[in-house]
Amino acid sequence: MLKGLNEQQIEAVVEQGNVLLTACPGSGKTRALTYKIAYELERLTNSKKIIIAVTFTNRAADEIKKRIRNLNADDTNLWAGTIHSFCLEWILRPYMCYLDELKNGFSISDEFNSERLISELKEKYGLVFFDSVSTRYLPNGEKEETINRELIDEYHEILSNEKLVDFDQILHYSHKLITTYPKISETLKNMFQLICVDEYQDTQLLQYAILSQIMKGASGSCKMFMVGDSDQAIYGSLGGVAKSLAEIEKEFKTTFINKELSGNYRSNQQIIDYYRNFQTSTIEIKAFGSNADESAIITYNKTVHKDELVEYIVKIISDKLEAGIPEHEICVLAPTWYMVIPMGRKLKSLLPDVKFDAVGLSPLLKNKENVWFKFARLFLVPPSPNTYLTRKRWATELINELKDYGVVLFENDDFKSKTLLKNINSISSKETEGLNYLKECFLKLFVIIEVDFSLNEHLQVQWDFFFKGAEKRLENPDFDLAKDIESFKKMFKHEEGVVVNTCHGIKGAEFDTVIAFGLLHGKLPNWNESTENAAEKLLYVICSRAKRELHLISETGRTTNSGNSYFPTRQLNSIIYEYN
Ligand SMILES: Nc1ncnc2c1ncn2[C@@H]1O[C@H](COP(=O)(O)OP(=O)(O)OP(=O)(O)O)[C@@H](O)[C@H]1O
Repeated sequence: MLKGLNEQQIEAVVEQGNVLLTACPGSGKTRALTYKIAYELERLTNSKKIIIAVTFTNRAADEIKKRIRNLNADDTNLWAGTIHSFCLEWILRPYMCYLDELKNGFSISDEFNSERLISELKEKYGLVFFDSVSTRYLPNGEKEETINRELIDEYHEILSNEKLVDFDQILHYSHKLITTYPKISETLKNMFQLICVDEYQDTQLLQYAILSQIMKGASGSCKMFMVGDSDQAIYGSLGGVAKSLAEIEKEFKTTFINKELSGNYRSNQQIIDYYRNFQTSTIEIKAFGSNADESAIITYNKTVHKDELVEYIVKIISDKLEAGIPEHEICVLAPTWYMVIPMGRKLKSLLPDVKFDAVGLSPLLKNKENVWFKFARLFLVPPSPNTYLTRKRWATELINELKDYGVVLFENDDFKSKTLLKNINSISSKETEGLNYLKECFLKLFVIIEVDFSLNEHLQVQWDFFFKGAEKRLENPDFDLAKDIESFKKMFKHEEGVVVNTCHGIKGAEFDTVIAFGLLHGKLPNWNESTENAAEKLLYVICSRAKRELHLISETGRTTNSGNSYFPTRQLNSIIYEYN
């Protein structure tokens, strides 16, 4: 099984103590983490033990599950997801009855709703859009210091009145539960064989506290396997902290073995030497891959006007495709989603024959934490041999979640998920508008399964939020979203093609060619970014995604709301380099 690893990776994987694996970009940290999971899954002697993989995005969790299956490992005992999903699934939902704030049902306030609320409150309290307010909590249960405490208190009051819990509160209440009731940590520690954390450098204080609280449970022998690179810490403004080995040992009150990997399998040496200009440490990086000695193409354009930017990028993409580079090996990225979304739309219209995997605004917010979203995806993704396993997994997740709400489906049926899918597949609706279609399908399903969900507080609270939230989103004139059922269905079709995303969205990924635009001070880094070396770290992450080609762009013509021009990011502009 360990055939695809080098000596250093094997050493890290077979180590039976707690491991902190730190290494440069492209050195195979994620590969080592994936093999570690497969290795431990194979060695499990107790079928009740679970291996946890905490990833930064849902996309990364899906990728890990896919790679585990490619290694022919049985993933039945693997749970992979973000730290928020972890807290919801393992702490909040099973133990919500212990907290007054949650026991009468709650729904998750998604980013869209929370951002809207915060910006309304900023206006009310006379703050401007780039004033940063923190909604985070500290491990001691207090709210984090912020510029306007009254605003945050009112924000929390609104959430509470609407029975909503935001992402920071998911962490806060989880921490509260496991510190108030040590039995919970005991149970979890006993249940978990191993907890893996990818990209640990972006972990928040409260997240470390939750994981360490679980590890402090007296019984059980759960181990930690954390991988990351402090040079790639790009969530400082969102509270991410790259703790040192000593700090981690202090936090977890146990020893960790520090393992390192050297070399880079991804980029050629010229790309590496270029991005080391932004490195905040001094570690040497040697190219190990088959492309190590190839020459790179690195360009920097700071004269192209924003109105000519799309044509400029179209030309680079077309040239690469003509040279035989596959679509999915090309990536276009920018610092923020509001720069990336219009770019994706324009590229699609100018290159109609090219496939794109572009972030866009979907008609329904992908709020994976809402139970009705989970029903929606089962109705919107049609059954087929290709989707069978995924839909079956979704159905199992739903059945387990409903059990947490006191709704037990198909009590004496051994094939619960199959039965649920059969019922869902049997339902049809003539409604052409997405939301009406879903409402009708949900109601028909609950008639078939003979459950009156209106009597269940949890399901009812989440229903109200799901439909109210979706209506608000669809009615927002700025978004201009299509309401028809086909557009709803499209949001689940994963297109493989040229990737168009933000620099945060492509963390951990790699491409032959990376085209990065919007490299302007105020956008990269953002005006309100206060973390040290934020620009360097973002540039480091962006440039280290490329295997062979890098095109950097600080376009002209962009202005702030008050009409001032944006200028190239200083840390990039000041590099003296002989660009192609
Ligand atoms: N032992 C190895 N032999 C050959 N290729 C490898 C090996 N380890 C990793 N790779 C390849 O190197 C590339 C980078 O690996 P991976 O994504 O795991 O690196 P990483 O350290 O997690 O990078 P980053 O920090 O930039 O996300 C991948 O294409 C991976 O398949």
